[in-house]
Amino acid sequence: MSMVHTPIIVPLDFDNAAQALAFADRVTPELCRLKVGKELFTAEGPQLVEQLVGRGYEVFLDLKFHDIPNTVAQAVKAAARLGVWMVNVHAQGGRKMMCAAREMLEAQSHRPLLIGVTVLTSLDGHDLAEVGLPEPAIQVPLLARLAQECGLDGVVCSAREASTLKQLCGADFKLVTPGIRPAGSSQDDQSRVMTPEAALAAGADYLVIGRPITQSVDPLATLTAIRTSLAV
Ligand SMILES: O=c1ccn([C@@H]2O[C@H](COP(=O)(O)O)[C@@H](O)[C@H]2O)c(=O)[nH]1
Repeated sequence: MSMVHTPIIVPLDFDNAAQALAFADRVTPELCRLKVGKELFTAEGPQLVEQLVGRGYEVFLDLKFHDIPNTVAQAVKAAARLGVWMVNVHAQGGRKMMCAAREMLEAQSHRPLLIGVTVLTSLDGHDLAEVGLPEPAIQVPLLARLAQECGLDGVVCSAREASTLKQLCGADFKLVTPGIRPAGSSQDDQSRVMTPEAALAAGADYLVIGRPITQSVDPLATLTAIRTSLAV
């Protein structure tokens, strides 16, 4: 496995392996980590994940498992066997589910980072109220603390919550932040957004930056410009 220090994770939100591998061929494991989410995994399955790992990439398998404890534990075990660097579960799955996932990973020879999703970055306070949940300022810290108590390595949150969570959970608890938008780029379907520079300054450990890079005319140039702006 490569020794990667970049904080940038690029989601391969494509519907086929050819496009995903073409992107992986244009960048390198030193420039970014790669994320495989529901669209690509459903289309192409575990083989593609293994191919990306085989090319030296640290892969975040972003399937956000949310099910009963046994099912999630078995799912993270299967993810670990693919050699991924990071895997995630929904923190709303609760204490028993998160602890089962963590215990299962402890028994594996390869142990990916285990991350809990707090509140999706597409949701705002109004969206949460509609499903009977408190605003992000309440719900995100609550779920982050629960994830930490269960022994998870960190959480997915918005960079807007990063400084609060660093104070609450400490420097070692990893903050993975989607909803990153360079100044001037479209917000798309994201609600709780921040620029890459502000996100790092707020304490985010990893910046998930998708469409601003993958949909740009020159993805490599855009990725390079973002890295330069961050001095990473
Ligand atoms: O709260 C979350 C959790 C995961 N995501 C994922 O991150 C990327 C963001 O892509 P952009 O194109 O930069 O919006 C995408 O794969 C989501 O599934 C998230 O956005 N928010």
